[in-house]
Amino acid sequence: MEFVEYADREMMMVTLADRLSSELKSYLLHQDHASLAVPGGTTPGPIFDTLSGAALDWSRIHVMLTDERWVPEDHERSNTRLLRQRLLTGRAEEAQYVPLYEPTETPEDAMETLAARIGPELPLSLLLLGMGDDMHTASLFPGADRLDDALRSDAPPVMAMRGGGAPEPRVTLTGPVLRGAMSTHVLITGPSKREALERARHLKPSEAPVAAILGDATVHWAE
Ligand SMILES: O=C(O)[C@H](O)[C@@H](O)[C@H](O)[C@H](O)COP(=O)(O)O
Repeated sequence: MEFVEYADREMMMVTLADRLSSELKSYLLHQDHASLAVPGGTTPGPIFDTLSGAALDWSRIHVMLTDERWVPEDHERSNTRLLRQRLLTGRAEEAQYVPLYEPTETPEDAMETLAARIGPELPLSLLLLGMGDDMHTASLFPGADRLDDALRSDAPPVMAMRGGGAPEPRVTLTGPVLRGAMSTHVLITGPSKREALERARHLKPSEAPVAAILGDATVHWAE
């Protein structure tokens, strides 16, 4: 794991957005398209604001979420809504969006469709993840109903996930997909997430799911 500490959040957001943008650019020099997976939640908005204006061939970039809350796209807790407002806009409007949501009653009803969509995007070219104080990443929550299955090396690419403190049913990319990304960055802010990260480094993924992906990740932190 590499740990990068920034003087402040604003500096971190701009610097990391630039880094993601140059990784995408290099990737596209040698590949037809790049797959970019990003988290929802409250932290990454400012990165999306900068990244969406990057001078990239967005038509060759496939964008998807690392996890989604099972709520309609216009719901205030929808990660898709956040992406449409802050990332898939400006220059990035040209990107191909790969939705991790279908308007079915339960996520289980859509699993086959979502897996068929995500399969061709693997391995992910670039993965950005968030983390919660409870050491969850994507929607791999400690104590969630299918956590152990989702961490197995033979897990399907996408799984429904419930419990472990998540207020609504979720769908998440699984352990092998996250671990298989060509490049992984984790974005965290504040003292409690830094402490949680330190704790996670000494725990098993079944207790601290973020531990499953830390090995090859670069963690970016600002107070
Ligand atoms: O839908 C989600 O909630 C996310 O994708 C999730 O994995 C997020 O990255 C962490 O919960 C951190 O969330 P915050 O950035 O809001 O602290």
